[in-house]
Amino acid sequence: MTGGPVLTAAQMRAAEQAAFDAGIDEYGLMETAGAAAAAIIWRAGHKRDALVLCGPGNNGGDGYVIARLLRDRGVPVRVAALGESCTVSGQRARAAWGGPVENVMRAAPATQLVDALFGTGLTRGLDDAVAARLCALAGAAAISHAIDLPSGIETDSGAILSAVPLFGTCIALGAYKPAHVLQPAAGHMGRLVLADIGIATPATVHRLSAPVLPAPVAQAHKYTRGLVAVVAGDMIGASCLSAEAAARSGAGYVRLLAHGPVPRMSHAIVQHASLDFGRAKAVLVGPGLGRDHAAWERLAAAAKAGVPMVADAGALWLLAEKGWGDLPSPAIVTPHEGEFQRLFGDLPGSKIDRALAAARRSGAVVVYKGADSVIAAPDGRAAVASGASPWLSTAGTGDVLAGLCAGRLAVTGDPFRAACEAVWLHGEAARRAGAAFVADDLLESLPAAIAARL
Ligand SMILES: NC(=O)C1=CN([C@@H]2O[C@H](COP(=O)(O)OP(=O)(O)OC[C@H]3O[C@@H](n4cnc5c(N)ncnc54)[C@H](O)[C@@H]3O)[C@@H](O)[C@H]2O)[C@@H](O)CC1
Ligand SMILES: Nc1ncnc2c1ncn2[C@@H]1O[C@H](COP(=O)(O)OP(=O)(O)O)[C@@H](O)[C@H]1O
Ligand SMILES: [K+]
Repeated sequence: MTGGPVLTAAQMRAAEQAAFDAGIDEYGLMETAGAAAAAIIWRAGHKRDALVLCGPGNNGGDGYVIARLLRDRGVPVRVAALGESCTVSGQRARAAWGGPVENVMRAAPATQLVDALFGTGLTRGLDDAVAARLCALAGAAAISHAIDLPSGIETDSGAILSAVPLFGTCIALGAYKPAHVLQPAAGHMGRLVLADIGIATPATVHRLSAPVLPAPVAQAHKYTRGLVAVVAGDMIGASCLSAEAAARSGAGYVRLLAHGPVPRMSHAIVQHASLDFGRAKAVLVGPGLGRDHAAWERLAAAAKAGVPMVADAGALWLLAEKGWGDLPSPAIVTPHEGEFQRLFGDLPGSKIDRALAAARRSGAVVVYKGADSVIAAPDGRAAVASGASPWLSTAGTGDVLAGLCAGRLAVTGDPFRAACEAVWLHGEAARRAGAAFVADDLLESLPAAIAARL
């Protein structure tokens, strides 16, 4: 279930170097990258006039190649540069363009704008005047393309170092970079396209892709499909949302462990007053749990049951308060930003780095939620879900996600796979639910979201 690879700037340079060491010609790679990008730009804009902004490095080199190839297809192209080219390949690409080169600060706008100022080599923000000019030219264009990355974005963190416009399309070269999938950078790219440049890009971090889900086998029964125990607390609504999501996740049986009878819940969910974990393949603890001593006792009892666990919400608060103790293995924890900070403190690096460090430290699969959710495993694998509906930012959607994690964990037994499937199904249910939904509405979309991936 891996989407495209996500490589840091250093990992991308290493992949390029390995290709060069294997005999790939350096300038040839720039020609390949430029050709791949030019083909994408051509499909979007055809012969509409274009302005290509070229920087001093290899990103600018790609720009000169793109300009030449668009010109060859009959596009009226102008090039504007930010100084001289300072790499050998960039100089060669500029010479091959051979046409006039205007000054970025004075170039007139065009219908299509191509930003090849800076890519993975950016070390600081653009000068204010240059950044403002880039924004003005992009704003004046009907179609805008960023080559590899919008200029002004930090590759590895996704931070915005100087004013960056919203690009219609960003063409990632060879592999995605963290900035393509992490906020705030990812919000500056309307569409993200991965261009194959013909080199190997080994990666342990990927973009989250749509899962392939197995249907139940012919001889399946409710226990073989997985029993989920949901430990309820005082805020029963949250526990119900989780239980309802687990019941629509593909699991065979959901048992809600609540103090008293819960009205208005699916009759398929079996209610137990005692903490009965018998035959459970996964236990969910946290949504609606509370933070008092009774909550701690219920969490401790669930942890002791030796069943694969999903810990969310109240359970995360208690774990941060009282220490990790003996969290069962496997386990999934699903913190949002605030819970992550409380659990793991101020870790260095990008959101991907932080999620991976947290997974290593806790021994659990970490679903670090938000507009860019990162799913990280203790063994170093990570998947990043970008582009989920911002309508998910409504109360209770986290409870639904936690229920999905528990349900998929009961089905698969594999915490990383389960968490990836859950995050994808959650995002897909939100897409299907449309706008202004409440968390309960996601439940209705789940069977169709699953059916689409069988
Ligand atoms: N090695 C290659 O031949 C390939 C490189 N590729 C392209 O090359 C890019 C990386 O190229 P480079 O490493 O040359 O880096 P960039 O072209 O991104 O940046 C060029 C140089 O600009 C300087 N710089 C950084 N920030 C600046 C700022 N704010 N203002 C002024 N100058 C600044 C730095 O010295 C940096 O090395 C990738 O993003 C990709 O577009 C691709 O064409 C694939 C092949
Ligand atoms: N702006 C956003 N864009 C996409 N997804 C979001 C956004 N904000 C929150 N989400 C998702 O919505 C869910 C919210 O979970 P959480 O913060 O635990 O809420 P709650 O506790 O109210 O259920 C998470 O899955 C998170 O990734
Ligand atoms: K760029």
